[in-house]
Amino acid sequence: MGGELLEQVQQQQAQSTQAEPAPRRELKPPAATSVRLEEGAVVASATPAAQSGPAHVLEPTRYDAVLLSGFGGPEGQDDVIPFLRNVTRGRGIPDERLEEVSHHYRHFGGVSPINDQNRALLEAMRGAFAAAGLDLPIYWGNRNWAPYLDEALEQAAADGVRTMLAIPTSAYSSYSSCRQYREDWADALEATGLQDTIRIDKVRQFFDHPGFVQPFIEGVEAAVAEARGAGHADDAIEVLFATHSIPTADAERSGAPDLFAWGEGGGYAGQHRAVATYVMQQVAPDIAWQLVYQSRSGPPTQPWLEPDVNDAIEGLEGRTAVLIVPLGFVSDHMEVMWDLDEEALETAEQQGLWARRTPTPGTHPAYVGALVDLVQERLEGRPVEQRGSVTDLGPWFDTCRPGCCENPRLGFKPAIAGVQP
Ligand SMILES: CC1=C(CCC(=O)O)c2cc3nc(cc4[nH]c(cc5[nH]c(cc1n2)c(C)c5CCC(=O)O)c(CCC(=O)O)c4C)C(CCC(=O)O)=C3C
Ligand SMILES: [Fe+2]
Repeated sequence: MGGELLEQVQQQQAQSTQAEPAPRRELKPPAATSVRLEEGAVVASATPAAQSGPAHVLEPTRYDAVLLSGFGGPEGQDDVIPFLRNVTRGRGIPDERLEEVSHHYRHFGGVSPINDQNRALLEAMRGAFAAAGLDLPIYWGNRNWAPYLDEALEQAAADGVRTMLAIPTSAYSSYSSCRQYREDWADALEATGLQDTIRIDKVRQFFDHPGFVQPFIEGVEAAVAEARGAGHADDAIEVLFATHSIPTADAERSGAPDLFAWGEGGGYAGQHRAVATYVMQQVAPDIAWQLVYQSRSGPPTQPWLEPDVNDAIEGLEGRTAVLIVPLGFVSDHMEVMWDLDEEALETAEQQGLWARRTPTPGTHPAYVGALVDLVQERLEGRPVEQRGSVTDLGPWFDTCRPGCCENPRLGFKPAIAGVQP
């Protein structure tokens, strides 16, 4: 890592660990200009995660290693179909959808950029760990493609690792973005026979960690400035925060629905709305925004979260500029590269709209610093009120509650890193 980057990481690190905790902002309903936002769009948190004590680990914990856990993606034409079979095992995704998605990969030589992005993240994390004096090895294992979780766990065990703190490359609560990682860790421990050898805990879902949110704030700031510079008045600009659609049934069960009054789309949508609200308050409180969804799959009869980003763009009225913010994603993987950069920007062009897609966190020093901070808070057993969290919803649980984000559609599967029922 170059000295300059290292210095940035160190600075970020110093900020995220020594600075005053980020001031907690009150979540206010978006300004009246925020059109087409559903009723109750800003969630009222009945019981902030911060108040539910047992879900946070408040004693220092020793870990032998960190496990960075990605989605995985194909790295050549021959990988595409086996990868898609891995992803969709037992999910009832129609063949036409798989065919369609395979073309997205084929278009880029059968290579998803996601593995290289995780290699870069790993490298940045190692530099940031060293800079922070954290002497912990980081293992990398994916859910759906090599390097697989099994290999990472076998290597870790061979190296003498007995306790790991896992970081999923996924910030929000839902079956696909949290529980499924926990199930796959349990599965990999079982498959490798390491269930009594290695213990895996996970960091909290980090949607509202200031270091995760910072790159989005900067991206929206820059895009708003550019739009204004291109002559678009604030009331002619609309910001679309885009995230992966999921089945509405999964959404309703996400994010501790017994503790929070989430409204439509459950905790998954509620967490996104809270972060989007915060970003807009920081950057441009008067510019209209909405939460939109992308990359839907599943049978057409199954309801998924809507509106689709393309429908939302086509439905814009009285706007001349649209900014698309990939709020649900940590890097520019296929969902961003295809569904946003190819399709959504094309839709915008067809509508005659000036459009920009803002960056994902990637290896932004603030995001890398957030991952370091998430590890440090667990090593320290840091008090909840001192943890980084820009919304009233967090800091989210260290230990998922019984039944958290379970998916009855797919049947019960054991998961680790949760409170056992
Ligand atoms: C919430 C969420 C995230 C964000 C959280 C996270 O990052 O984990 C995410 C990320 C990703 N999804 C990805 C790829 C795919 N997701 C699929 C299918 C699905 N995703 C779902 C949800 C999510 N997905 C769901 C509910 C399905 C239906 C089937 C199922 O319940 O599993 C399919 C099958 C075909 C299709 O249906 O499109 C593919 C190929 C890639 C890799 C991209 C690359 O290669 O660069 C990444 C990062
Ligand atoms: Fe996906």
